Amino acid sequence: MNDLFADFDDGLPQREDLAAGVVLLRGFAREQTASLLLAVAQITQASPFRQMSTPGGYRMSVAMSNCGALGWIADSQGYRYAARDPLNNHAWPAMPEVFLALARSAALEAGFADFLPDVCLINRYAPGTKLSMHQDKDEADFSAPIVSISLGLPAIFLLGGLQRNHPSQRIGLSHGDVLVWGGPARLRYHGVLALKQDSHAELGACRINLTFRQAA
Ligand SMILES: O=C(O)CCC(=O)C(=O)O
Ligand SMILES: [Fe+2]
Repeated sequence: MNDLFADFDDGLPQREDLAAGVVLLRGFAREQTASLLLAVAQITQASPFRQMSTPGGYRMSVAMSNCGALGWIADSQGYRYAARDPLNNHAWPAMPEVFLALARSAALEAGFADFLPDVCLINRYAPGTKLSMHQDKDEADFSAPIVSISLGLPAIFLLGGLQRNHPSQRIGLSHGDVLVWGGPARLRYHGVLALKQDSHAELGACRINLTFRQAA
């Protein structure tokens, strides 16, 4: 049967196939948002949010932390994955079971079996903060998808093409939505428009995004 007629929730189909290899699972994380946010608070006690600097010396407006065996970092040396948090030289906090289980089930629901993420990048956006168009290409191979969970304030996600100058599609992402892209879409450019000034009931003037990847 057509997916449009399956899994209705609040009148919206839960699964939307947006493009080849791109699936939006609306509200997929809705039941777990409180557990996810509690885990984020614990992780960021050990490895606090920080604004990293790009190799070009520009300070990113998005504040970041990580959990898992590896963490994504940016500094004057470039962009890469590291096993230790450069702020304290400790291993990144372990990936909580609730993160892993949700990321794996979202990937499976989107058609990607056997997803085993070794990193979760945690991004924090304030109103006015944006993420410029980029590709996720610091991973060792691109066969695994990317699973991205949105929490807090809504945002407009820009889904571009495989080349920077291709036009992009706008996708509204809200609290509890999960976006998965992989396969032919794995290297599509993407970004996030500047957040509107607003306040979310659970998170206040803030959006948190969890990006799961298989990096090693
Ligand atoms: O915040 C988002 O929705 C996207 C995050 C992202 O693209 C990244 O962390 O590489
Ligand atoms: Fe990205």
